[in-house]
Amino acid sequence: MLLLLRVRLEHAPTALAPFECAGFCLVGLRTAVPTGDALIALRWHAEANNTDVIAQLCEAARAQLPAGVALSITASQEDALEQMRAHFGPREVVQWAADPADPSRRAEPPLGDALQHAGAPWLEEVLRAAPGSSGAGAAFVRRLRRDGYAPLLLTASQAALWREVEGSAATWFAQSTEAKLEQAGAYAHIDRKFTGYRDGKYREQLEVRATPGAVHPAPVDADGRLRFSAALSLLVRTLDGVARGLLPHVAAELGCEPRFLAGLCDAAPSAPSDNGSSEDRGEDRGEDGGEDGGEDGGEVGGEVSGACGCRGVPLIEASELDAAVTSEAERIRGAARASASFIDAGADADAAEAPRLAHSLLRLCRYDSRREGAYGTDVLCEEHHDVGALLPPLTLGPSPLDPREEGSGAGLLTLDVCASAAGLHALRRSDGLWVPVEETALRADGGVALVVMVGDTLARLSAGHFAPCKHRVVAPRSGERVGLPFLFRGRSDAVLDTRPALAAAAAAGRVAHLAELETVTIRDLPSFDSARSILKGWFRSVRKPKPIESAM
Ligand SMILES: O=C(O)CCC(=O)C(=O)O
Ligand SMILES: [Fe+2]
Repeated sequence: MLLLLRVRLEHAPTALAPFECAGFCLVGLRTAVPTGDALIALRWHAEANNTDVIAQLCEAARAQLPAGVALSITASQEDALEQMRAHFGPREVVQWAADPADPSRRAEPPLGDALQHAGAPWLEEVLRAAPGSSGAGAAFVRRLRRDGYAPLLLTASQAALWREVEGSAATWFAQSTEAKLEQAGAYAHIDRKFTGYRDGKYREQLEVRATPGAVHPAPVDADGRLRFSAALSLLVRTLDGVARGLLPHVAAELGCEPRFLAGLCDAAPSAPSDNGSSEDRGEDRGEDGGEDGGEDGGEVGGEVSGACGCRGVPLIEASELDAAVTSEAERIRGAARASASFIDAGADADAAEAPRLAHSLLRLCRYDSRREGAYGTDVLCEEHHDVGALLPPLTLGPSPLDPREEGSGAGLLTLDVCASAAGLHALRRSDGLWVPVEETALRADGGVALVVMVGDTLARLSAGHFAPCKHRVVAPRSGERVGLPFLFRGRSDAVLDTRPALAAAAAAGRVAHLAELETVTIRDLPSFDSARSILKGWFRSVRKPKPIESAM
């Protein structure tokens, strides 16, 4: 049976909790603009409309809601179906399948639980933990495997850098289109990677990548300063360091050496606190040189480095942020000039040297509540899992391609801090439910959740031990939302030779959850897969010849 609840959006988790505990599945969630109400569609395994149970659950929900908050519920199946048709596009029917008898559904706090990220470990704890031990790192990685995503907590002070970029991005996006294009360049391939600004069908986005010295593009503030660029550079470097700090835990879960995954990545860009140039850090390593990647930076395999005793870069506290941004702005001034002259050169790529860009990227996304989403819904970023932006050699100029349609899967991990306005949904692997993963209210423990999602490359490399996290973004209730997903990727030319890791695991009597790969590169992964499936189909057809009649 189907049931629709209507309640103010901020009270939706509270209203949902008793229903979810009773085994109702969320099938749709829509913000009924402009009233600010949420319309929640629930499905229950009972065919008949069990009015007594529903009345009891309503009572339980109302008892939890603050006084005066209205909760309305459809009276009949006909009423529910009518409302469903009137308010939900096909895309918002998010879940029909979960089996209420499946005991795994009870393992996690249900969606209606206001503390959906309860029990999430602190990021610093995870970065400090020894890979493969039973502590916070292992708990994080188990959850990442079980659900396809896992939250980690930053303190509010550590999250100040994200909030700074979120605020500056909102100001930056508010400029005219011409100004944005002038500052960031039109979305195009540079150094064979996508970067720049574009106003897409449903959202605006600015993609930024680390360069050896700074970040590209490096926008200049309205008053001519580089505060936004400096904050972007700090954030990209911090996120890169965090992702590298998580890799040894993932590697331990896969049953391979802590440095195995780091060896598939770019050399780490210089850390925010680091005055050394990344030119000295093996940036030019070729494919083979990458196998021992991370050797030269602070982001070393399983070893602990950095001021906070964490793997990866230290997290910048709010009190240090101003000074860090100022010194980063100094550091990137020269590089920003080079980047600006490159953008100015426009299509004449030879007129200025293309900056060397990292494979990983920070995608700043602006979602406007007034925009209509896919198929007339409020879905402004359709469901997808994060893949790569790795393309054959291409020329400069605006690309007609959507990044999600690009060639190869190259996403190892995506790191997305909860935005100030909610919108991100992830499909939870353990029960197949779409979960609105963003917590925007202040947590009781003062933490801010950083959601880590599994990307395509990790899923393929691990032969499905980790599943790629499907996610999407719906329109904010009002105003705008700035999302800051960081897509941490391997090098497109990294060879995924898993034989040594598989052999070492076998010799040690361990299981390594790795696909059997030998010469395939990250760039080649999808073609490798499709070639394999073509071959499989061919073998099948050879083994089972069709009867003569049907072949005719
Ligand atoms: O806006 C967000 O937080 C996430 C967007 C996203 O998933 C993407 O651009 O790949
Ligand atoms: Fe994504």
